Amino acid sequence: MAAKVSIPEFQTTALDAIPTIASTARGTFRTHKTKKLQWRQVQLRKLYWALEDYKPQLLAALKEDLHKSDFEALLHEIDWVKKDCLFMLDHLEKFAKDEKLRSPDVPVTYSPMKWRIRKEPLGAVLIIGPYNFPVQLLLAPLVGAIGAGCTAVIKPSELTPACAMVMKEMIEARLDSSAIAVVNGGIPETSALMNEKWDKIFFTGSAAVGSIIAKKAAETLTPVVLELGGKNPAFITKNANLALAARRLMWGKTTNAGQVCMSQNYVLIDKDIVLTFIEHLKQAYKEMFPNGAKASPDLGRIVNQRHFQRLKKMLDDTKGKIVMGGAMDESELFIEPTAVLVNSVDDSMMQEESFGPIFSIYPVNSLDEALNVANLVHRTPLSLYSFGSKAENQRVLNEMTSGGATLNDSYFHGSLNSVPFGGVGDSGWGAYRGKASFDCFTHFRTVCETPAWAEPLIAVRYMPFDMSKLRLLNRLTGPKANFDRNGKVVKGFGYWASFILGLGGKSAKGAFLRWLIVLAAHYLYTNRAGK
Ligand SMILES: NC(=O)C1=CN([C@@H]2O[C@H](COP(=O)(O)OP(=O)(O)OC[C@H]3O[C@@H](n4cnc5c(N)ncnc54)[C@H](O)[C@@H]3O)[C@@H](O)[C@H]2O)C=CC1
Ligand SMILES: CC1=C(/C=C/C(C)=C/C=C/C(C)=C/C=C/C=C(C)/C=C/C=C(C)/C=C/C=C(\C)C(=O)O)C(C)(C)CCC1
Repeated sequence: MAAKVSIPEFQTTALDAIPTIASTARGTFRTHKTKKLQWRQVQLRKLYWALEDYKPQLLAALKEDLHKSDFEALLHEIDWVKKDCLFMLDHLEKFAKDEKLRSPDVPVTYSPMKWRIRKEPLGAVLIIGPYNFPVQLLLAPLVGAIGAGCTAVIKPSELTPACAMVMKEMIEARLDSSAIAVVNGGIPETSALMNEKWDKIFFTGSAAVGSIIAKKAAETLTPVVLELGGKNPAFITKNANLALAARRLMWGKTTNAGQVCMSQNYVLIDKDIVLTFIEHLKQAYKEMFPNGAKASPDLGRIVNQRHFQRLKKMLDDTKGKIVMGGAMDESELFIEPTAVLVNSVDDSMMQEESFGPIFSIYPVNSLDEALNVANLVHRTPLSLYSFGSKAENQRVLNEMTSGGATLNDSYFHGSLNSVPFGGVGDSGWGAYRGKASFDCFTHFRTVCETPAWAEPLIAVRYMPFDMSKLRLLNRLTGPKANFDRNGKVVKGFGYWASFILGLGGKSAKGAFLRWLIVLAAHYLYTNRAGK
């Protein structure tokens, strides 16, 4: 139960304050203090405890903005980001350490030059968040930015004003305000932020706004990460466990009232099993909402009137048949989990991203047809789901791409904070979470150091050139092709020599172990023979 707390009224950041906020972030980065591992660790620890201490305010804000249950607010938002902080803290030293480059990346002849990759923070970064997981999707990238040693300005969604205000208060009270700032507002404030120079922009939101951000960023060649939406398909074949598929897909469309960018937009199902699947869906509905969805304390609400109307229009425009749910109450922004049986790819329920508790069911004659339809609707969705035999699931993975995928479930691949998450093509650029969050805000700078004593060895590069020295250099450092002009691998002397010396394998470690076994066997045999 959320405790009674007071949440400040939403206030946008003054437009004329934004250039100063941005230049403070840039200036602080130039002091180099955020590069220190200790600064990063302290900020992450402070963020962890801030989330714990502001839990009552955050729970109340999530309830106010999205009617989010405490269960979801903890699992998907507050505890999620706390876990992110712990993960980053646990691995930070390892992530931030220089990576030594050795053979096979660096030929042995180049090894005296101490090749390494230095992990450098990109600089001052801008993070723009969406409304659906207002805490997680704004602060999880921030964990990556802090871990990498960047300064950051974060811009929560104005559609979740209570969360935006609580996060602003929390971050200003607890984190280093010379390095991390919160700007509140909508389009004017985001545009003002976009007029500033950043070292990276991390955007989560719709493809339409993502495209505006990418265009603006391109003017200053600023790199961007885009975490966008998609029209995600679920495939169900005759070999699926239909009861399980129905239950799990209901999970995908009921969490956060379906306002999950990964949740399925439509289900492509073998026509012979459609009616049975619908019965299982209804059964799953009954189990999840024994008193009806509206009475459930667990089901969230649509964020605002505009999104409510958008979803209503999708349902009003469909030529399909509602086979589960369909009820709405505008005064409460309530939409019942709803499934619509459709028969055309052009149907509104197939063409628009639902991003709500509604989805369509499209019967197909075969998996071939399902794959054709899915590739037609959206070739590069954020996620896809496949419920079929092992071979069918493999085929779906093989013949259709997506940002991430789960076999036999809805978005379980997105429920772990330690593995990379991101879209592909027009569902997103770049990835984060786990180590990817650190990498996302890091420049991997290759460094080498050429010692003075090596000068006679590397002087070959200076003019006047000598072709005989180039040939010698190539013999010493150049790799040799092990294939002919038809692309066929040629097993020459080198291959057979290493095969024999390696006792049938290629890796030095494996060869060492095999030699050890042979020598041990030989030793035991000769000792026994000598007895
Ligand atoms: N891939 C992912 O991780 C996620 C993607 N999404 C996608 O986000 C969308 C829903 O989130 P929304 O908050 O409605 O997205 P949105 O794109 O409307 O807004 C996202 C952010 O952009 C800002 N913004 C809006 N219009 C702008 C403009 N013209 N110029 C500059 N900034 C602007 C907003 O203030 C907000 O902070 C869905 O399409 C969903 O699929 C949502 C969550 C996660
Ligand atoms: C503990 C033991 C076992 C294993 C138990 C297991 C595996 C429990 C699993 C629990 C489940 C089902 C957890 C579900 C978690 C779901 C989460 C965290 C969902 C997160 C969703 C997010 C973050 C959504 C993000 C949305 C975004 C980005 C968007 O808008 O798209 C055994 C194995 C049973 C053995 C005994 C011990």
